[in-house]
Amino acid sequence: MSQHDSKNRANKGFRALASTRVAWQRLSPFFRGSRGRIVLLVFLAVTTGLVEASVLALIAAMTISLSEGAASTQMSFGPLDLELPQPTTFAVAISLTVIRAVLQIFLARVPAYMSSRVMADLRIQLFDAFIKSAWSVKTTERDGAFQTLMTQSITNAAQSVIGLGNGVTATIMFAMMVAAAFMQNAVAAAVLAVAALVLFVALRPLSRTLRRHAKRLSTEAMEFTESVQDVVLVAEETEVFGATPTYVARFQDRVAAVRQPHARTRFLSGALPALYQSVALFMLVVALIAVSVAGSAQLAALAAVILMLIRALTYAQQIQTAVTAIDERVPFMNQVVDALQRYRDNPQQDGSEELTDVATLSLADVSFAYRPETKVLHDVSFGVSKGEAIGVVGPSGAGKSTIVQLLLRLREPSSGAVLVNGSDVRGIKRSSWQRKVAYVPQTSQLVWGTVRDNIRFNRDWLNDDQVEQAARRARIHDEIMTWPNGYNTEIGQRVGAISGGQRQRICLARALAGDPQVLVLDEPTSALDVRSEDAVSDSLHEIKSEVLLVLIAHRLSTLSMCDKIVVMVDGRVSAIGSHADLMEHSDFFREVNEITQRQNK
Ligand SMILES: Nc1ncnc2c1ncn2[C@@H]1O[C@H](COP(=O)(O)OP(=O)(O)OP(=O)(O)O)[C@@H](O)[C@H]1O
Repeated sequence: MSQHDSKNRANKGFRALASTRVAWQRLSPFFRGSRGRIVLLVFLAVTTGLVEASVLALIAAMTISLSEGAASTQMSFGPLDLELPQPTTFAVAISLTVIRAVLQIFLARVPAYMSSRVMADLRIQLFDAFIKSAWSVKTTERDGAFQTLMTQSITNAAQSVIGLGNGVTATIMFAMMVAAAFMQNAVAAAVLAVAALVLFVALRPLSRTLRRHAKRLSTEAMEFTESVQDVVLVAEETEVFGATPTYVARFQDRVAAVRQPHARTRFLSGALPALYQSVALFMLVVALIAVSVAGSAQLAALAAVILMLIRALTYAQQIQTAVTAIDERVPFMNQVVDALQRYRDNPQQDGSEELTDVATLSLADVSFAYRPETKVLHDVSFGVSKGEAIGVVGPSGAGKSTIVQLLLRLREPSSGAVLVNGSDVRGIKRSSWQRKVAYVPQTSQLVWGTVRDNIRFNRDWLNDDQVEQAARRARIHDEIMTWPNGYNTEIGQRVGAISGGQRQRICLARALAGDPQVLVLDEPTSALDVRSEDAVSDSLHEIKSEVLLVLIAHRLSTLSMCDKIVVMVDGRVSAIGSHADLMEHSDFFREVNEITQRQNK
């Protein structure tokens, strides 16, 4: 062998080792904490195999002795030669079958528990990884994709664990049966073992085809779930504009796209084990021919060997079924692993300092780009102190919401920094910052649950008094008390009983409930009638001295309480000052003011 050859072989070996490691790294999320169960499974399978082989040998020997009218059963099992009286033989056979039944129950139980643990574990891992991933990753996740991962993909992945458990059991049982048959008749067992292996390899291309169709199915199923999600999301618009033929046709295309890979996957996963079974019977006949060619065999041994080989073939078929079940689900497992990797590769950045009080908050020469080539903020600088309110105005697309995302630490500046008490906010512990900051978005999201749940929003440390106090400050308490169950009234995203204005005030109460020191409001009064707007403005005036307020506004009325206003144009600070200053220096501000005056006339 040349040096080059041996080097090549070493490389190949190394690559195989590396790829096994990669494969295991991909699979390990599915089996974390299941090692003990896998060992138990192997132990149970070996024991069951031994018991089953003994029962089969016993049945064969009993059949022969009964047909000969003998008072005892003679049997040889490898080096072991036994002669037992008939009643003892029956008792032993019955005991062994009972033991086998009990072992089989445990054998079925272990993969089921392993799979349910994997399912729960994966769901927790995926949820945790998603929650801890950067905002930029969360926002790029398509609607419905996370739901599909959590339900369909993880269920399939967990099913594949059952497939794996069954595969391991069947492989061990197959090996035990062949080994037992080997002791009885080496020729027949050898022929069968080799033939089963050859057949298994011969069917691999079909298995690979199955995996290809399964991959397409997993992708199409994901797209389908997303489009189903859309049907509900845009139900109102569809009702109003009418379901156009294009919309209906597109949905039908999605349904059709799932149908074909679904049919092919189901067909192949049914056909493969069935095909295996038919060819296996053929192989059994071949094994017997081999026995007859090899010479005479003892009758009892031959009967036992036939029974063992039939059982071995059943296990071989179960291996094929398990491999098919895993092949079919590999694409779903990959979806889960890819998502886990995507979330974990992009974690939220965190600082280490605790924050006690927020005295000042500022942006210092902040630039930001969503995509490397297009900056949307250019050297933005402004600041605000405790007890002050600052307004941010500007035309659509000027960068106001981007500023909010930077203040909330959802995104990080490309250059410059957001400073808290003069220090970079990135140095502060995220949880510490979150306790100090509250936010009311432009479109308020309610969650399924009671009014109280919506205001508390999973912050268990807030008691009922704090929830109620916040509702009072958001000027929604009196209305809540008129609802059928007060704070226990069930509300959710689609409950019609809640008006847009009420929803906005519930979200304001949610923001106020944690006693924030920084309050960021994105057009907080957009859905309110003039009376509610007045009431909320009064409330904000009340708390202004205790907090640091940042108000994003399209309407100048919202800005009446602001000490200074930043005018943003094209991602730059175009002017900054009081209302009076801006009337003098900012064209945009004057223009908006004139329009507002005209509208109010
Ligand atoms: N996720 C994103 N990916 C890429 N570009 C974005 C993203 N979000 C916003 N932009 C772009 O950044 C710029 C600033 O958007 P931003 O939402 O901050 O403006 P805005 O002043 O809040 O607008 P509006 O008043 O209409 O809400 C816009 O050109 C917008 O197209």
